[in-house]
Amino acid sequence: MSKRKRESTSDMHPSNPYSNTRPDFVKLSELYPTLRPFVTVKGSGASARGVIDFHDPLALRELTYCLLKKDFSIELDIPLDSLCPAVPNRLNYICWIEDMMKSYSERDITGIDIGTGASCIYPLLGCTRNKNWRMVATDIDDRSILFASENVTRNRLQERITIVKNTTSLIFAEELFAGKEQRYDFCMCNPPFYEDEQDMRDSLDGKTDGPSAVCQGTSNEMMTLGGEVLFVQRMVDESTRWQTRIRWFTSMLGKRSSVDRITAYLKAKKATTKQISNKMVKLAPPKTVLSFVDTDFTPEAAEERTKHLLEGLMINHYPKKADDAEKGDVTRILHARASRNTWSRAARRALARQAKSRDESGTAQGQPLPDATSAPILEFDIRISAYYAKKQPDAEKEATSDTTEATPGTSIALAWTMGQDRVLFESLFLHFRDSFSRRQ
Ligand SMILES: C[S@@+](CC[C@H](N)C(=O)[O-])C[C@H]1O[C@@H](n2cnc3c(N)ncnc32)[C@H](O)[C@@H]1O
Repeated sequence: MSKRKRESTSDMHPSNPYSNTRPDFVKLSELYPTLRPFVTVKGSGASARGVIDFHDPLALRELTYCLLKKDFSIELDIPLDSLCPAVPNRLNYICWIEDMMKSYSERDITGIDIGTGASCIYPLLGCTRNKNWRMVATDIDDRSILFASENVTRNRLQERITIVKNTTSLIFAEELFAGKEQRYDFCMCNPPFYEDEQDMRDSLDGKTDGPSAVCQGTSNEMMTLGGEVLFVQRMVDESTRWQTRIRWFTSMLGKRSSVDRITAYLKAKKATTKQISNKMVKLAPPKTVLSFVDTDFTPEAAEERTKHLLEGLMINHYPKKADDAEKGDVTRILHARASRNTWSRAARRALARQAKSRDESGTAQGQPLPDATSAPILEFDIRISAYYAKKQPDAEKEATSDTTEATPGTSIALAWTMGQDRVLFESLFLHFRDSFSRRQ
């Protein structure tokens, strides 16, 4: 769950190109004369900087057009009274989704954008940045559907982006799943924010320094019955039906209070909740890759050790090909499927009891062992790669030498690819990491 807000650059995803640098409006207007009328230079000499009036919808739209053109070669056309997407903010959400998709990057990725708007901003950014992505984008609004379709064609992405008008009262229209085999890796959504005009006025009035940018948008874009909370709750309710068809359900949220309400709702529904700690991470999806380094193992020995541990936990595993981005770094990848929790203390005690009674009676007792055909509760990749850890120089050497020694070792990363329960994945990781070095 990510939280939509006026983001300061420090709230941004580290790979968002706008995270450290704000666009230079003067330079941008030199490149694109259409922006010039909206840029005023304030100050002089070294402190001179270009400013734009964010309350002017024409200026905002032109800025969006220019940033998309310069940084992504995307050409956009949207009506002046429609929601104008702030590029750094929309890119942030795409960066988080890209993180979540890293585990599957060796194959084609398919996502859904619920409520794509006239701009179709998420599919355009997602598919431009990721050549292996395809997206299906929905909306309920005729004009948005028309503009979104034209924006897709304008950018020659019609082979990879499909626009679907949602004519149902559902959020996930059945049409999205018409093909029996149709599966999606993720869905994303920037829901209409407000319950009604009063809610919108209250929200804008509540900002002590006034809204930072003009809040342009048609009533469809800005308002929905029950506001963003009910919209996302409906997504949660409908998600149970499509849980085998969509791997990751995600949504943006505008108000801090909405994040708390949705988290409580998910907890009540016993869905996976994403508890995230510090300021920046608070806005991020959970980390899906956990790793450690072992300096005693070569990658080959680490692979053997991994297989041995997985077999001890009765977790099925298969070799997997590294994708282009990983080749060169990752030596080997195993894909693992756990059909039940065999690593908790209680489970290990039960297994030990079973093994003992098997030894004593010569027959198996208790719970049957999981087989490869049981539905998995957890799937993950294990990526094993060579790693050169810097050795701590001892104090005496440090004083006399400035050479740092590198110790060869192996990095072992577990990437969560499927499952409902994050705690289960984390507990497996901790058990695996600790057993790895215990040499049992
Ligand atoms: C806040 S706007 C987001 C537009 C765009 N994704 C963006 O981020 O700039 C919400 C969009 O959701 C659409 N919408 C509202 N209810 C919907 C539904 N049930 N299914 C699909 N889209 C819906 C609205 O028409 C609007 O375009």
